[in-house]
Amino acid sequence: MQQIQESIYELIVEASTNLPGDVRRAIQRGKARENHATRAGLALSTISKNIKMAEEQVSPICQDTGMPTFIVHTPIGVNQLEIKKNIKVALQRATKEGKLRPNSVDSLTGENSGDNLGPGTPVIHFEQWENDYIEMRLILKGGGCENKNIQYSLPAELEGLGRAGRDLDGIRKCILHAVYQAQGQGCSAGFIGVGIGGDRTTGYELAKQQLFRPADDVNPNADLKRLEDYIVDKANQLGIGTMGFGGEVTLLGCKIGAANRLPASFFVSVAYNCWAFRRQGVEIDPATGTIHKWIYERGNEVAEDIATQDEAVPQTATPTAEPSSEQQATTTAEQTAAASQAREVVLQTPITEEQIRSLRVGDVVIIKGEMHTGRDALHKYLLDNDSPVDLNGAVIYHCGPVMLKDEAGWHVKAAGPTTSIREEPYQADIIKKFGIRAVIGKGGMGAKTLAALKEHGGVYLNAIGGAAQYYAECIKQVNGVDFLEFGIPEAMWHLEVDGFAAIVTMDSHGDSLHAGVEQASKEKLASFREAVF
Ligand SMILES: O=C(O)C[C@H](O)C(=O)O
Ligand code: SF4
Repeated sequence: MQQIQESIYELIVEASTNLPGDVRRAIQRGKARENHATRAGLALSTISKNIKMAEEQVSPICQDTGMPTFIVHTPIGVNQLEIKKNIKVALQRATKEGKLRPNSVDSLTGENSGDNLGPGTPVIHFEQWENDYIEMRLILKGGGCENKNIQYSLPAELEGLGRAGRDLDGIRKCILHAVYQAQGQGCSAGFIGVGIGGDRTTGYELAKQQLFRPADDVNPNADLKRLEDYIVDKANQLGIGTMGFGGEVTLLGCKIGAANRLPASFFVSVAYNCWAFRRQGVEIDPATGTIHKWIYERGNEVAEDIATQDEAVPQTATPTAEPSSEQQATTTAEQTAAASQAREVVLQTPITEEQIRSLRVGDVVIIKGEMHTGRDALHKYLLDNDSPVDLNGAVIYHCGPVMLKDEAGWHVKAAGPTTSIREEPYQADIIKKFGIRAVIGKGGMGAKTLAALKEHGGVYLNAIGGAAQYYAECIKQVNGVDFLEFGIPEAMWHLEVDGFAAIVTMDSHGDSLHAGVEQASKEKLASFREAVF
């Protein structure tokens, strides 16, 4: 069984580092529809560049390598226990080699197991079948987009859309609402899998199963096909755009399946997947353990068109200037016209209040110097304790990187931003207590943080979610680490960066791009209130 372990390892590495062809094509089609001069267009270009970098460096596309979920079909007589053992060993190896982030955390103690194994991790579903080969599919779905999954119980009253009944039109409303509520936080532009029916558990399972369908397949059920097409069309009119920056491309794919339900229950379950839609599969010969077929087209087979079409580098590009949230309803033409007014500001840490007060929503900031990572565990800790380093004028990066250590010290293998809104309960107090000037993350933050930025003199900078290779390249050195006991993703890493680009989306004058996009998309959502199906 040694060879099967090697094959599983190959599958894991492929899934984490090489985005499949169908996903790349969907991103490419989105990119073609988006205006290149806008922030969303630039974000899509950075995403494309990141996909290529991950493939070339055989490193994680995104630092959050997700909950490894395997769906395995075996011929009768194949030892499933043996396969399970091999999956676990292959996962440990992939984690040790920096292809996966240690992502399995004890829910009560917060302790990270360090090797991606633990109660409930990984997820493995076995099924027997009549075929004479093993089929193994794997999806690596990260936490940020997992948090945006949503389940509706019909009938329901939905914000902006009114009553959703127990029929196709009610289902339509739920799915549109699901895309709206995700905003940019699940690293849009995303893909959704929808499960109609089942119970609470199997409804979500069905939704996730849909994510295994090829991005360009056609639903055999005519009603569901019509609904899928409708959703993709209308979701893209919501104006949420890539990373919630506003724009034409919000949803790259929608797959819907239906199962029977109980008379009393009517669930619509939606699984939201970010653009970093990492799933792959292999067919394995049970006699030799070798891979005889890859189920999804491998990414390098379509590498040419996606990676080299344009050399997107925010450092040198000119994004759209967007001075206030009210202007969010601007048309694409206006956004393009505004692109010429964009500013690019280089900031060396520590940053002064004066420098921060000069920044406006829409400016691109290029950071040079030291930044400190901090996410959930650190924010909670800092609320009641001192910081091990001086944070006056500092930059906090909401990031849980993939790190590897050798004789020379620590190395960053992947380091994109995490969803900032989780820190909303802490951020305002932490900013004021320690004198932090800039917070980098993704998806934006809420009213409390916005008020603290105004009062204290701070900015929120939005980095491109999932672009973990792109940002890792900006990190020149690891200066040190504190709280390694929180686990690698939650530790406080002190990173020396150069050329780290992010966009001001919340400034010290009370403006928030996120609030503007949310408001505009809510108004658009309400225009889809009338029955269609
Ligand atoms: O945990 C992370 O690094 C990121 C997470 O997937 C997120 O989207 O917030
Ligand atoms: S950071 Fe974004 S791209 Fe990465 S797993 Fe989270 S949602 Fe997906």
